[in-house]
Amino acid sequence: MKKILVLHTGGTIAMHADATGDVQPDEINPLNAVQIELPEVELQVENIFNIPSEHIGPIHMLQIQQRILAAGHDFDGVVVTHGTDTLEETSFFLDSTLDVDFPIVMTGAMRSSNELGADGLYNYQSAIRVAIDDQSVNRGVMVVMNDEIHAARFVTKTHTTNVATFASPISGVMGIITKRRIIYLYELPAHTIYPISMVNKDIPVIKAYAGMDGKLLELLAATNVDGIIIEALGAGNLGEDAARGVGYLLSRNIPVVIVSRSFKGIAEPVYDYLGGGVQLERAGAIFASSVNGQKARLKLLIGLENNLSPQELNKYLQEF
Ligand SMILES: NC(=O)C[C@H](N)C(=O)O
Repeated sequence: MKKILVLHTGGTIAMHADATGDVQPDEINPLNAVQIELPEVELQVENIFNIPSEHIGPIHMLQIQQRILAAGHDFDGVVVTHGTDTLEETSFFLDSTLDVDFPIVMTGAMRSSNELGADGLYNYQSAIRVAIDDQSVNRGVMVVMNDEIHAARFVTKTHTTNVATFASPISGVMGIITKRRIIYLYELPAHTIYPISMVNKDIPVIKAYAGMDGKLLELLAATNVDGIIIEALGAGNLGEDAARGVGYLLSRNIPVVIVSRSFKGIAEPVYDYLGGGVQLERAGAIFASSVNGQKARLKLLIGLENNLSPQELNKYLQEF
């Protein structure tokens, strides 16, 4: 018999649609009213929050992380239910800050509990199946939705409403769930995990665009931000004016992290002209290899909260 800690945090999986079809939170999580038909598992269920995931921020992520840490090895695994809009961020935060071997599996739903074709209960059961599977140890935090297992490190929400919304554009799906089996397709590369006990840093994410004005970046410098993530163009390039804005931020010792606004691929310095990645890096910008903007923001936050030196930050953000 395996013991699983379930932490419900809210999201569509815990909501219902009213007579007009509008979706809203329920007082009582509908998942608590159902019996999961898995004989070999004992669940300890806690409703840690009941909020939409747009209301989740790093402070909530830290609370979830601390609850899991406090649980220690009292459990064989943890399942976290969560809204899908920021699920990738909470899963990434937990994956980057929890050094544990037991499985931590996150799931959610795209359709609320009483909608036709509701996927919440099914995903919940799949997440528990993954959490109790012996093959799931030492795999970091996983996201289970729609019969697929994704690594928190690579997963992202790709569709506004489709139940097949989660995908891992760089790595592909890490595992699949069939009626009878859990099948893993690859092992993850090792990565650095930093502990965290504070989440006070202010790090906005800015998306680059054709004709971007560097003034926006200069204005941000005046607001005492702790760092800035730029979703740059292509492999990590900016227009001339935006590049001057980056220079201004760096001259004020504000870390600038470059990711790509492209959906697939890795940001790395390729072009040597004003605004090109080579010159941005030479000026001191950091290239984050495998993460999108929202995850780079959490990675920089974790690095800064751990007082990493500029060299250490660079190494950490470039780690795959
Ligand atoms: N499907 C969902 O869970 C979306 C919802 N707005 C949330 O993230 O809380």
